[in-house]
Amino acid sequence: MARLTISNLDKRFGAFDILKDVNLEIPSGEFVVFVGPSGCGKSTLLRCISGLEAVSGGTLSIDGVDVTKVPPSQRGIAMVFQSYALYPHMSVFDNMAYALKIQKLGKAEIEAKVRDAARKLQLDLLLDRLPRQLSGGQRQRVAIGRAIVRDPKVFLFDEPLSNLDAALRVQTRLEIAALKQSLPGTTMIYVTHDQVEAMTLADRIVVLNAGRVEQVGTPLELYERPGSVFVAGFIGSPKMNLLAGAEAAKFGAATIGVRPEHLAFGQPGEGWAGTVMRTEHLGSESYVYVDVGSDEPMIVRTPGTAAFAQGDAVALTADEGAILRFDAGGSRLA
Ligand SMILES: Nc1ncnc2c1ncn2[C@@H]1O[C@H](COP(=O)(O)OP(=O)(O)OP(=O)(O)O)[C@@H](O)[C@H]1O
Repeated sequence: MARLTISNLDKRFGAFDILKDVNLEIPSGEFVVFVGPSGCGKSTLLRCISGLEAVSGGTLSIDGVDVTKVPPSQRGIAMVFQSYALYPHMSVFDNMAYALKIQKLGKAEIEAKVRDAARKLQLDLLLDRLPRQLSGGQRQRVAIGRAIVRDPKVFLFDEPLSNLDAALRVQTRLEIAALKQSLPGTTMIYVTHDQVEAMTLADRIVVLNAGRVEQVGTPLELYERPGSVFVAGFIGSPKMNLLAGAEAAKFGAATIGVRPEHLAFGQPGEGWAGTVMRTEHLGSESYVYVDVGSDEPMIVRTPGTAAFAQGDAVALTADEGAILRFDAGGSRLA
């Protein structure tokens, strides 16, 4: 069991403030996903938690014990990287056993721990292979296995699936979800760019914006009730349609937002008048891009195969309840 508390954490690289006053309380056993634009500090925060990076200010504690100055190997934290970082000349078994041998555990105990982790990750039949004889997904499972055998209190994942192709990503994502079930009480922190991974794996998502925590909430809270324009525009794919200026002023807001699936095609004269720019067919649904005279086209997500041609005049409507309103500072209005 491990409760992680991050208090007033700052991180500077030279003159650059990378993380600014980060405060987070992660209860034992929670699966937390960090998301945010490239360069916002997700990996740096993960590396500070692991101890690979020293903090510039603030504290980190695990179960109430300050670990800010504790070396990485003694924090009870394991990290899985995008690049796997396996030892190429060692078998799967030896890769997984390595940290336990360093800890001078007995042979029988090492064997039991490695076999147990291998079973959880369906690596039982691959223990004699070398990393180069494995697929990308299998290598990533070995990297996860190597972390599991150490019984970490906190598990850190830095974009673990980003080197895998689409099908393997889905499969490995499901395996990580199963792993979460099989290791109750293990706190997991996961960095990703992938909206689906964030929405499906997270108990809570932390949205970072330029080194600060912008919002923390369950995936559906962030999707349905984003606290700011930033979160509204970041969570969800295709992204939320945002309109400023006169269109927003009609609703008493500086900016309004409406999700692509909440837009519908109405009768001429209703809602927003626009022109179809292009349509993307995904098979089960279509994305229709409509120029309504704002900076960016509005995207309509509609089931099935939408039969529009470029240049078609359309009217877009949305239920008033589906329109989110934001003030001039970007905060959501009630
Ligand atoms: N060792 C370092 N020295 C100087 N600057 C660094 C160092 N490591 C990271 N940075 C800077 O810190 C900022 C945050 O980097 P970080 O890798 O944490 O972002 P990220 O959110 O994980 O980005 P991405 O999504 O692209 O992986 C970036 O501007 C980066 O250039």
